[in-house]
Parts: sequence; C-alpha cells; structure tokens
Amino acid sequence: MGEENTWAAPTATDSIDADVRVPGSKSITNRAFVLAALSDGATLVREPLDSRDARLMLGAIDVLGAASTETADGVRIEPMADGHGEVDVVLGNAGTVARFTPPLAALGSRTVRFDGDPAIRRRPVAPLLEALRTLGAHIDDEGRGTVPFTIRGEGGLRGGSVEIDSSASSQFLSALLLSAPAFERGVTVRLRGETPSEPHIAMTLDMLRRFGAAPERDGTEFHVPPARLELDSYTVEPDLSSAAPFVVAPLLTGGRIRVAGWPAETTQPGDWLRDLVRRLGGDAVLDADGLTVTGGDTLPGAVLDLHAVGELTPVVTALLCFADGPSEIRGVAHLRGHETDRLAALATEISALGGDVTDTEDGLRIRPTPLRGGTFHTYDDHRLVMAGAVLALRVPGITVENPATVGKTFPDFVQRWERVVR
Ligand SMILES: O=C(O)C1=C[C@@H](OP(=O)(O)O)[C@@H](O)[C@H](O)C1
Ligand SMILES: C=C(OP(=O)(O)O)C(=O)O
Repeated sequence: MGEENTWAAPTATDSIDADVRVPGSKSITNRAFVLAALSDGATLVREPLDSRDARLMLGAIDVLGAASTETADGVRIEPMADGHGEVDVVLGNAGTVARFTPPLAALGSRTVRFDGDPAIRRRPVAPLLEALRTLGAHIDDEGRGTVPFTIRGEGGLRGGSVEIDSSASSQFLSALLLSAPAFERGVTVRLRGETPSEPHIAMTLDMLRRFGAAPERDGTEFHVPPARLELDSYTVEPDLSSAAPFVVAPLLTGGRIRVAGWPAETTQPGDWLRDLVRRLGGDAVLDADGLTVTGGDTLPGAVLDLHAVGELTPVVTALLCFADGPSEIRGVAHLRGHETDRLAALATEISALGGDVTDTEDGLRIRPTPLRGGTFHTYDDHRLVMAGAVLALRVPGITVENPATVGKTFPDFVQRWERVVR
C-alpha cells in the first residue's frame, strides 16, 4: 500500500478459494488493556490486536501510570501507578479509548487532558461525562459535552448509583462497568433508552468476570461491586468484525473461504455473520479449524435490524447492493455518531457509483442497480475501506480513497484482501 492514498481494489475474475487469518479483536484487546491496567499484578495479553486503536489504548494507559511492554508472547501490562502533574491522552478516533479511559483518569491524581482527531470531537460522550460527575469525578469540558475535556483526578472515585442514557453508544455503559471494581462503592447503573450493541455489553460482563469481578445484571440494571482484579494472561480472539468482508465475499464470487481461529463460543457481534450467510443463501460451517463459508446460487434481499451488530453495517450494505431484490437495514441511527455519519456516507458513496441507496431515520434502503467504477471516499472510516473492497469484487474500476485508514483495526487488510481475491 506504501504511501499511496488510493487503492485500485481488485475485482474477482474467478470464484474465491482461500484460507485467511484476521488480527485480534479491537474490542477484546482494548478491554483487556483497561482491565489489566486496573489489576493488582501484571497481565500478559496474548495475540492482541496491533493497530492504531490498540496503540492509542496502550498510550493512554501508559500516560495514566501503567507500563506496557511488547514481548514475544504479546503485551505485558504492569498496572497503573498513581502520579501527579498534567498529562495528555491522545484519542485519535477511537471510541473505545475516548469512552473507556476517562474513568481511569478519575481514579488517579493527575490532571488529564483528552483530545484527538477532529472526528472524535463530533462523537457523543456527554452522557458518560455526566454519569462520571454523578459518581464523583471532576471534569471540565467548558460546557460543551464533547471532546476535548479535562479530568482532575482526586485519587479515587466514590462510585454509587447512576442512571445513563446509553442509546448513542453502548460504550458509555461499558466504560462505567469496566472501571467500577475500582470505585469505592462499585457502581449500580440503570439504563434509559435503547442501548445498541448488546454483544459488546455481554463482552464487558464476561471479561470483568474473567479478571475476577462479580458483575450482575437484571434487565436494564447493572451492579458491579468493588473487587480486586487479577489475571496472569488473557488470549484475544480474532476480530470477527474485521473478518466480515472475507466472510461475505463467497456470496458474491462463489467458492469458499475459511477464516482460521473462529471461536466456538464468543461474545463478539461478528458471530452473527454465520446466521446472515445462511439466511442469504450461502453456507457457514464452524469446526475446530475455523469457519468455512461457501456461496450459494441466490442472494435474496433482506430486512435486517442491525441494532445489536451496528459495526457490521458498512460491509452488509455493500453485500446487499448485489442482492436479487431490495433490502432494508434498520435500528442503526447511532451509526451517525460513529467514525463518520456512516448512514450518510454509505448512501452518498454508493449512489455516486450508480447505486440506489438512501438513508432513512434509523438505517438504509437498498435497491440493487448496476454499479460503475469510480472513487469511493472513506471519510477516515476503516469499515468504509472494507465496504469499498466488497463492492469492487463485482464492479471493476472502483478506487478506494485513503485505504490506510483501515489501520484503525486492520493494518494489513489490503495485502490480505489482494491475496484472497483472484
Ligand atoms: O464496546 C465496543 O468495543 C464497541 C461497541 C460498539 O459501539 P457503539 O455501541 O457505539 O456502536 C461498536 O460499534 C464499536 O465498534 C466497539
Ligand atoms: C464504531 C467503531 O469504532 P469505535 O471503537 O471507534 O467506536 C467501529 O469500529 O466500527
């Protein structure tokens, strides 16, 4: 890929027949780093993601007093030690860093400034800051309720009960739960609104338990009592959302692909892709070697509610552009506050290639039409690079702008994709 800022994404001239590996899960890696930073002893995070978002998280926990070291076996993290003075947490455009690290800052005694890419300043964070204030944090955001903001740590956080509207991002809730074992009184969170990304909440609870906490859930109420965390080592699963473009490829090209290391059980939202493949006429077989997907003879259109698996929307939208009939995606209004307004970006970019995709209040309407080549803009959004790659499988002449932005979660995506498409 080099320094080039466009990519002539390959068009398939033959059916796919490939085995692929994808890097570690962003969501699991960045939770493991946070929980390790809060632990009593050192933790070795094995097979972590190495990408922009993961490095930003390591940078954040390190300025907050943890010490991460890359070893042959993974990343070893010594937990946070308190300190004084002013430090900066660099957020890039990482939602997980912007939402999961403010509670860590409130637990220490430093003054911590948070800022990042222009795009992160537009992403929602106000409900989380408000909840942290209720739990005892001192936050100065000059009344904006957005990045940038400053947290003046006072050496600990009281915790207690709080209500939060987490409908703009499940990460607000995950942020409170992940750090709660270190709050003096733990936390009780009552949710208002329809929280998206349910699997990511399950992931938070599961990982808290593995590190020794005892979270409880009763519907929309969550309780995490204070606890000492400790775990010698944690192995990260492959990122099933990064696998999405590979998984859907045989539905467009025919043939088969095997994604190595697909877990038998997981909290990752990408596991839903197995159901999607079967529903759209393909087959997906999971065994000890991984997930093998084969394409079918038809590709029916579908009405899909992606509220729980929103991050899959760009790739699923690209796929459905080639369906035999129209499709609708619902339940993803919160994607307007992702890396970019993903609903607007997908509608604009696919329409510019001759497609008929419109954004609705909470999703997208897709009427398959013949597409033509052209530039596919990516708005600094890794998942738009992946969507552009999927479109190009069937449409010659698509040039994906700024492919390097995929490095947020999958630095060598272009190389691995080019090895698979033939
Ligand atoms: O907790 C997490 O790791 C994530 C939660 C989801 O965020 P939203 O609930 O804001 O969509 C998801 O889209 C994001 O990619 C990762
Ligand atoms: C929404 C996403 O990322 P973030 O962690 O920045 O919220 C995503 O990866 O699709």
